[in-house]
Formats: sequence, structure tokens, C-alpha cells
Amino acid sequence: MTQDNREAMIETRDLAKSFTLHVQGEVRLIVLSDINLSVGAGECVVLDGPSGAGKSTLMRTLYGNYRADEGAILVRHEGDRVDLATASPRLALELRRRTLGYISQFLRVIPRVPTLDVVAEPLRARGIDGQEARERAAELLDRLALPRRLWSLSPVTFSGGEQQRVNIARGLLAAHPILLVDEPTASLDAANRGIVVTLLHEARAAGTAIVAICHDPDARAALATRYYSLPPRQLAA
Ligand SMILES: Nc1ncnc2c1ncn2[C@@H]1O[C@H](COP(=O)(O)OP(=O)(O)OP(=O)(O)O)[C@@H](O)[C@H]1O
Repeated sequence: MTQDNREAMIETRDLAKSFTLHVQGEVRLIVLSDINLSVGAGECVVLDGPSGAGKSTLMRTLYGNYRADEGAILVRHEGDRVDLATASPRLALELRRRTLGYISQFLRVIPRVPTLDVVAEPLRARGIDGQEARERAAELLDRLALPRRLWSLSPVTFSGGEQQRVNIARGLLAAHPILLVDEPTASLDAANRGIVVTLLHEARAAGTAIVAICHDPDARAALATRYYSLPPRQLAA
């Protein structure tokens, strides 16, 4: 099934983003222009384009970390269609809590919080009881083969692959209907890559719409239901 015969969960309309380099003579870099991307429930669209094409910039703009210069980011949120490009900070936060998840490549956490609580936090933020949230976090950490002896420790000192699995568990636990995933397998060995691919397949089967950046050829092929090529970039204005 393609995006044409299902309703978009997230859709951009003529999205544009540039950066102005204030300390470098006000040079303006046009990174994204005319981005029209539409992702339906159960799809995984992998972003395509050479290094510097703007894949990470698009992900950050879709999540609202970067403000779009032009265009719309239409997100299906609790039965409504919301434009994240113009949403209030309060609505944007609510969207992130319930609808739009982001699994970034690197873990950023408050020091001293145990791993189990780091993973359980998105459920707690939705008002789910601490015990239940921790039990669900534990199931996912088990599936991701993160040793139990690490669960009571802060992940700040974990290895790259351990941190990545904590990040993935945290990002998947809340089962957001839309998931932005940046290099989900970059730091993982083959066995763990396989587990992550399976978990993302399960999310898709449950109807999650996924946008991913993934350089690893095997993981890309396993994850993608479709590719989106970023249009060629204009040079500085
Ligand atoms: N915060 C920023 N300020 C200024 N320029 C930026 C900023 N973020 C990204 N850029 C520029 O935007 C362009 C696209 O970068 P981006 O990281 O989105 O590319 P990418 O396709 O993800 O590349 P890669 O595959 O190498 O990770 C680059 O030329 C980069 O220098």
C-alpha cells in the first residue's frame, strides 16, 4: 500500500528551511526547499540524499527543533490535523508527549537518573503509574538485551551501543503514532541491529508512521517501505 491510499499521519507542504550564518558575513544557506513528504500509518519512509543534503535538518524541523521558514508540517494529532510549523509551544509539547516521538542518535539524559526510570519517563509523562511504567520499560530493555545489572545505573557512562538501546527503548515505549528515527542501528552489532529492526517492524505493524535516517545498507533495506529523496539543494542566496 502506498501513501496515496491511506491518510497521512505527517505531511509537509512546500517546507523550507535555511540558516543564516551571522558570524560568517550573514551568508544564508538554503538547506531545505519544496519538501513535500507524506507518511501514512504503517509506512517507514527512509530519507535519501548525500551527506549534507539536509536529512538531519529535515528531521529536526519535523520535530519542531528548528523553525520552518516556509510551509506547513501537518500532523494528525488526536483526531485533528495540526500544523506544527505554526503551533504554539504548548501545543508542540503536547504533540511530542502523545503523537510525535523522536529517537535521536545520541542519548541525552539528566545525570544520576537510573536507566529504568529514563526509559519509563515518557509513560510517566502521560500519567501512567510508576510501577506499570517501569514494568513495561523492563520488558523492552529485556528484548533489547540490555543487561539487568545496568538498569539501576545512570546510562551516562554506558557504551555507545548500550546508550543507543536505552534511547530506542525510551523512544519506542510510549508508542507514539508517528516516530522520527535517526540512525537507529549506527552503534549496534549485527544481533542488536536485528532486534531493533524487528521492534521497528512491530511498531509499523501496529500502525506507527516512521520517518528514518539510516546509512547502514542492510538496515535501510529491512526498514524502508519507501524512500524519499531530498530535492537537490540550491546554493547560498
Ligand atoms: N545549525 C546549523 N547552522 C548552520 N548550518 C547548518 C546547521 N545545521 C545544518 N547546517 C547545514 O545544513 C546542511 C545540511 O546538513 P544536515 O546535517 O541536515 O545534512 P545530512 O543530510 O543529515 O548530512 P549527513 O548525511 O552527513 O549527516 C549542511 O551544509 C550543514 O552545514
